[in-house]
Amino acid sequence: MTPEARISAAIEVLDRVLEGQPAEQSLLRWSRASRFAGSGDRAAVRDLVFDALRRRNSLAAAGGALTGRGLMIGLIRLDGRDPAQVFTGQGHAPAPLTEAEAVGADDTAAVDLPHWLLPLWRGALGDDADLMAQMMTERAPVWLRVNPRRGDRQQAIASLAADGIDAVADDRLQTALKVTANERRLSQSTAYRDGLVELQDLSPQLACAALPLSPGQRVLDYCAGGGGKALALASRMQPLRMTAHDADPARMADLPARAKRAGVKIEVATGVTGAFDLVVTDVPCSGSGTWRRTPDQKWRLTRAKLDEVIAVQADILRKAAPHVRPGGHLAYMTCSVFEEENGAQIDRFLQQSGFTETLRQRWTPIDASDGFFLSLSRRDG
Ligand SMILES: C[S@@+](CC[C@H](N)C(=O)[O-])C[C@H]1O[C@@H](n2cnc3c(N)ncnc32)[C@H](O)[C@@H]1O
Repeated sequence: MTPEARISAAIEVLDRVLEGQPAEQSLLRWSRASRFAGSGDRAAVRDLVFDALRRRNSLAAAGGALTGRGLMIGLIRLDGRDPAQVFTGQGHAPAPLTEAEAVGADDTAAVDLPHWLLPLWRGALGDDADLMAQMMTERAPVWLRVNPRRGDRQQAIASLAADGIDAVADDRLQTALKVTANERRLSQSTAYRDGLVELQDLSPQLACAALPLSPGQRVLDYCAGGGGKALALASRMQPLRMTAHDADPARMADLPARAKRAGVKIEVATGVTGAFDLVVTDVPCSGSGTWRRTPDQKWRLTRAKLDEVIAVQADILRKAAPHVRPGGHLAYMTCSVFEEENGAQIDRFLQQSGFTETLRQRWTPIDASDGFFLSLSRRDG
């Protein structure tokens, strides 16, 4: 596909997203109907769509309309190029610009967040709100977690390099590597296939590294999902009696294979009984800290959905807390930056429970990578 044809495809996908279809679904529909598109084309169209969704408001302002065409015109214009050179109507290029599109608008005040969210965003981030909103319009870096069960980070860097993937160590954490080139080759790489590295953002890695662990302890990952946190903890400390649980057990379907690849033991449980030294609740949330990776989520969130997820978080805390043994710890995690899901949620829990908070930390792209929150508390007795 020519670069112009890729723009036409992105316009088609974006129009469906703007009608309410989730971005992944819309991309899948396009790629199924476009057998001629190779993997490079699909990756390029995906990048265009996600870039546009990260900066939806400012691109629509620069392109003169909140439509697929408007977003692509805005993207090209804000890149310093002339959209008339791309919108030629030749071959598979999009139709030439209308008079209004050719003039465009320039609204440098547009913020790439839904209007209703601005007070929440500003309340949560204070002086960092504008910088964070800007950072959330950029692509997120890819981070890897080195699995000490399979090797150290020098071995991981060398193995990745042999597969043409560049990664650099990070001072903040022994296990963290930032990928600097050829991230798309990761899933085929030897280091990944042999369990030497796992995909995990720096911020949740820092949160997992902050949890208290001793050999032989019983740990429950109450909202295990695909097992990112369970795997990080089991890889950090062996032996560990790690149990994974999720309200939707189907979400843990890949966990046994991932644990095998990582060389760790994780028991997948459908129900939870007994008491644990550490209970981790990596709860469902707005995902506001990860909107660089899932930009359509920020436009799909509503006040009602946020209230719903906040109620689920409170319910999970209430159900998970009794599984902490006296003197044991409860870790509450979200990938959100909003106070209502983080500090305010945990404050309400602490008021009604026999737990004392020992650590509270939030990471953002300013000091780490994705927005992520951790509260750790100890059961008093
Ligand atoms: C943020 S995701 C977990 C991600 C996972 N820990 C990881 O690192 O890959 C939240 C998970 O909570 C689960 N969940 C939702 N409601 C729950 C409940 N009431 N009890 C337990 N798990 C729940 C969801 O099915 C989802 O898999």
